[in-house]
Amino acid sequence: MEAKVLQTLQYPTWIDSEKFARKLSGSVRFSRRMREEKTFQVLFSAHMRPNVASSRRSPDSLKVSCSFKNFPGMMGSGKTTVGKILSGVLDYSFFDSDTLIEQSVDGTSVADIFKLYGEGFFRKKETEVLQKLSLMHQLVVSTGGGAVTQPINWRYMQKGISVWLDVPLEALARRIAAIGTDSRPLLHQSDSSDAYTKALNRLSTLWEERGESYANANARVSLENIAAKLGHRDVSSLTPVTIAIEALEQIEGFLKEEDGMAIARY
Ligand SMILES: Nc1ncnc2c1ncn2[C@@H]1O[C@H](COP(=O)(O)OP(=O)(O)OP(=O)(O)O)[C@@H](O)[C@H]1O
Ligand SMILES: O=C(O)C1=C[C@@H](O)[C@@H](O)[C@H](O)C1
Repeated sequence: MEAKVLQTLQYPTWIDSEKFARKLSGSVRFSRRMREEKTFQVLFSAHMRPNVASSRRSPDSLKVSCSFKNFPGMMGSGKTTVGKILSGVLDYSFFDSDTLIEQSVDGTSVADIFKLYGEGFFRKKETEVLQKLSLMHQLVVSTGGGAVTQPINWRYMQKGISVWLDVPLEALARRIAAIGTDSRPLLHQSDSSDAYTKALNRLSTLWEERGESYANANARVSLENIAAKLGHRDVSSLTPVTIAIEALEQIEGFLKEEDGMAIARY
């Protein structure tokens, strides 16, 4: 399994794959129920519905090696980065809902869709894309940062397991200041402050509007909690692999809780 995990992982160049390999030794077991009923939706978003017909897996469980014992996202929180790692580990497909929206509008970029047709049009396309994804199997989806704001999207996201990648706004602002806001129209702002302050102000406003919506997710991966558990002073030293491992653990915790509740109902 470990060899397979490593083979299938597409690491960004800055991920230390050897370190990840060393950490892989325990196991996270996903139940039959999850395999059969759950699409794995994530706000960073894992949208995974294991394919029951798959001949590559044992019929009873999907095992993911993962031994890290210690341990819905905003723009720049790492949904794509972490989601790709998870899809590699699970051997699922990965989709980015923003990319699918761009494809559905003849390759028009998100920024241009906002400019040409407005946010309402973009949100309609986003819902259509999530609806289609919710019918698919074995996939991890990185949803757009604002997908959580539309109640109808939850109907589709709840077909699977949603995982909120919770990153402090200051860390998001640092990342966004480094990479720019060209592709993030809701962060465009024309005041004279520096890139970090601009990003932080805008993110804070968005957070006030939608922070509560992320809490609808089934599981939460908090970078602050991981850093505290690992004794790191701040979240910037956490690698995407560490975060992906925590995501698997949180997903496992959610599934165990669900199974416990199902048993209690009998
Ligand atoms: N754990 C991390 N530590 C430092 N930088 C990270 C981490 N995870 C992702 N990044 C960087 O942050 C930026 C945003 O990451 P990514 O595109 O994965 O986020 P996203 O949530 O999908 O963003 P968006 O919703 O805006 O498309 C990228 O430059 C990525 O390399
Ligand atoms: O937070 C948001 O509302 C957005 C996030 C991006 O992923 C894109 O979906 C778009 O830029 C809007």
